[in-house]
Amino acid sequence: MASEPRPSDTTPMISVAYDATESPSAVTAKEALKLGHDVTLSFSGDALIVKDKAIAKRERSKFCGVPVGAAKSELPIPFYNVLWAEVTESALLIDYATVSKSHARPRKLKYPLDGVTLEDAAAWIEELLKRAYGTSQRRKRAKVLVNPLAGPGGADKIWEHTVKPLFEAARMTLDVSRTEFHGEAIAICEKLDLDAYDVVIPCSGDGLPYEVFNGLGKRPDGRRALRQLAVAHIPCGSGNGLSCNINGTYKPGPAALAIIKGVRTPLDLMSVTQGDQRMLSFLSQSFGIVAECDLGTENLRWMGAARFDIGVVQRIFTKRTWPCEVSVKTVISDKDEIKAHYRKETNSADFHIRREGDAASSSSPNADSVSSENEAGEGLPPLKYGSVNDKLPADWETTTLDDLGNFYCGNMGYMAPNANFFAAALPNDGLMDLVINDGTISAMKYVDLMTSIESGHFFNNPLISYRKIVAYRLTPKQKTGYLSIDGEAVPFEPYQVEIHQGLGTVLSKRGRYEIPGPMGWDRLGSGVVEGKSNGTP
Ligand SMILES: Nc1ncnc2c1ncn2[C@@H]1O[C@H](COP(=O)(O)OP(=O)(O)OP(=O)(O)O)[C@@H](O)[C@H]1O
Repeated sequence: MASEPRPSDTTPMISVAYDATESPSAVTAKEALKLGHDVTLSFSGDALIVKDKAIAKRERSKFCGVPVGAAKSELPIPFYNVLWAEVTESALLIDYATVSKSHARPRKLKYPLDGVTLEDAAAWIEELLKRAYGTSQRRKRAKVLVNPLAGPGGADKIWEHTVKPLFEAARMTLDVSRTEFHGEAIAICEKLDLDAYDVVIPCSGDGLPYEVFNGLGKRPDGRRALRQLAVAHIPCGSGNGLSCNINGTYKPGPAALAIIKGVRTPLDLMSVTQGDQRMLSFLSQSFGIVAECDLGTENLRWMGAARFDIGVVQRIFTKRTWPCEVSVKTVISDKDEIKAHYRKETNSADFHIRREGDAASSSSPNADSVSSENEAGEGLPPLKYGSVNDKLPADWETTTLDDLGNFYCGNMGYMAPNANFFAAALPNDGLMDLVINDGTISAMKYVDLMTSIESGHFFNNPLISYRKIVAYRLTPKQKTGYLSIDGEAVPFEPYQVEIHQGLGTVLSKRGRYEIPGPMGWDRLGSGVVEGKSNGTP
């Protein structure tokens, strides 16, 4: 009787052979390997099927450590979870991840290559890797930046125990720096050898990605740097907006897998001018209740993401308002038209596979600001509307808002887990999403409004105005307060923002944001659709 194959590093007795009825090349074409009597590796749908009782038993579902359900004879491994495959020491080695909503852990299969030629094994591996990676680059070369002080702490451990093992299993090249002071990531990215890396990966909150974009943008070849080097994100902070949007998760393990399989995606970036400074913003700018809750709750940092919710409730009941003057260049102000824009962009044939260089294919009204190949190699694009120190363009609409509660401009949907403030945000439509609400609404209605963010009804709530814009200027009327750019505090002074379509590049899970869109966007007539999931990552 044949011995039962056991796929461990220490099992030398496994023989690998093709089905006797097939020639090796025919089997290769059918993408199936029969290994000894009891093991077959084949492709089916979107998974690698490992027919091997020992492995299926090892990976059986467990509840409190006790196996549940009937024992299975095969293990399906989604191609998305396959990290690498190679022949090493005359054995076929497959690295994959076991994945749940909150975890991803590396695993290995190893079968001796007895009876299979190296050529046949290589062809089969190539087919597996093609299915596992699709258009995503294999073996990405990464500059990793770990902020040991991010969020509630723990970035070092997350990197060492959760992320690094997955990246190593995917055979990525890793160059790791631990940031030691505020602003260090800017300096690192200013000097980075662009040709030595494919991606910069901050293990942090949203503060380090902000520094990465700004470091790349400060270079004399800023445009090329922002185009060539993708930015990814391992969530280690308390907000982790970037990871929620591009990885679809705020959990480090699944985020690492999203990066391994991530595709280059052009990202709109915003120029913010204030005083004589110009900086890049990738996420949002806020003034009013959100800025106060983000920056005025540093004392509650130990609470993680909950500090934001506590801050909101505290401020709603004090009925504070933040008077200011705003001047805006609006492109779309009607919510139904915004849904139609979202629908058009989302349904465009290439939406799911939009890649680097494709931003210009967008039908955006602001498409003329796309950075072109000719411009690559130069510094940041010129400011189309001047800076905060220039005269306001004549076609901007200026309003005084004495009772403002919240002025929030975003480039991505999620600002934090469960906080999809900008439901209609798109990665490269060349437009910013602007949300404004009054601060004098009743506390009950305010609580209702803020809780509607999580339920997905925020966009449709008549208490907020939601616009697609290309530029604005905000001038606070009070002397002190908080202004937040991507969650970082900036001086409480007038500032001006404009968007640059597709100036940056990120690695995203599917070439799009992992957000559900404004409720009802996928229905003709664009009415409110009750009970639809908000798709919280
Ligand atoms: N070793 C360090 N000591 C002090 N500051 C640091 C260090 N490393 C990075 N920083 C700074 O920490 C700031 C915040 O970074 P990051 O976004 O990673 O965490 P966070 O702000 O705590 O995240 P969140 O706001 O989501 O909780 C950045 O401005 C960065 O410059």
